[in-house]
Amino acid sequence: MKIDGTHYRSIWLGDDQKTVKIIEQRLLPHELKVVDLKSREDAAIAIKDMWVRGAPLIGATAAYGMALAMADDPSDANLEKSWEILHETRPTAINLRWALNRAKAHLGAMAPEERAAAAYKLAAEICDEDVEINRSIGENGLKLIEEIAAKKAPGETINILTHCNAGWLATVDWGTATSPIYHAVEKGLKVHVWVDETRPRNQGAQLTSWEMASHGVPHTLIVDNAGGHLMQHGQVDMVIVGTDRTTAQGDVCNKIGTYLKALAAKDNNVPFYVALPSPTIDWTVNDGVKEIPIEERDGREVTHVYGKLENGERDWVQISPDATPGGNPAFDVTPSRLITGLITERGVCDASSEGLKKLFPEQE
Ligand SMILES: CSC[C@H]1O[C@H](OP(=O)(O)O)[C@H](O)[C@@H]1O
Repeated sequence: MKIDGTHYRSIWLGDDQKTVKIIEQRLLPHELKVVDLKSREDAAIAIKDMWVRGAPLIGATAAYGMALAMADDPSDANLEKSWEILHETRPTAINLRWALNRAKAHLGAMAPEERAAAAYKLAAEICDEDVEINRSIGENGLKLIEEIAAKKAPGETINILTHCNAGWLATVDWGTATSPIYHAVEKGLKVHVWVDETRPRNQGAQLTSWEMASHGVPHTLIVDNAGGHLMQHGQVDMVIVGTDRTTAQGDVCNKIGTYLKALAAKDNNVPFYVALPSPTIDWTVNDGVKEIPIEERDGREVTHVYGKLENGERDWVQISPDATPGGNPAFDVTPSRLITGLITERGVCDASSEGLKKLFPEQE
């Protein structure tokens, strides 16, 4: 996306065609800092410590992590070891395993001396595919926003609520949940976005707000618990969120708090959509509540908040007593029954195995 006239992706290759460049997202919105990943270990740390995050971007970073590893040592043993090291960084987003499996199969089938160049090429392909998938999700989601606009008085604002950051910062470009919003704004529709702050890591407050502000999208930051109230008072026309893993029957795993938003939407007849790129579908899993591993992150992310102090320094500030431990499940699962539709790159479908197989018949 464009920032002050400069076009950015969230991950790209340096001029040396070896170094991987990313935006260090923990510093946003206060600082836009590009950092270099020069090794598999750099890529693993960037994923684990959330310098980069978001299912598609995690997959893309892991693919480049495999390329960095092959440039160092293209042996079969290192291919296997690299898969393990990168796979264990975060357990929930299926794009990580999808990208690593794709790289391992592709590279494993060739001579070691060919692997480094092939790995970089594959990582670039995965990035380019992600951009096109998200562009298509935007075009398909735009139609839903236009349908809502058609039911409102001319010029009336369409209010969309989103949770966490499923923006271009969570992908290589466009975002998933934000792509329909960007397409709608580009088409001149009058959109306003309610941005859930999304405790504890505040991806909404820090990242989605920054994206919306950077692109002139009218938006309001709200606490996570305000969404139900806004829906009760007719101030939300639709909800669009992202996903980290969607099952073959349409259950959606996403940032913690998504399930509660879906319950409120159901109770208030607010359409609840999930922007779903196909690499985020886990066809091997049906019951998301029972089968998707939910990442438990450090409780310190709950007992402390990271922000910019009055003196401009950035640090963690403790908000609870020393003796109070934090519980920090990072995701939850929204059952398909609460979801109005899945916005994929191939179109919009019901959150069901029938709906998904209609769009992805090759999965029959
Ligand atoms: C388009 S994937 C975005 C998805 O990833 C986020 O999780 P995290 O920031 O912990 O990687 C969140 O669940 C978003 O909806």
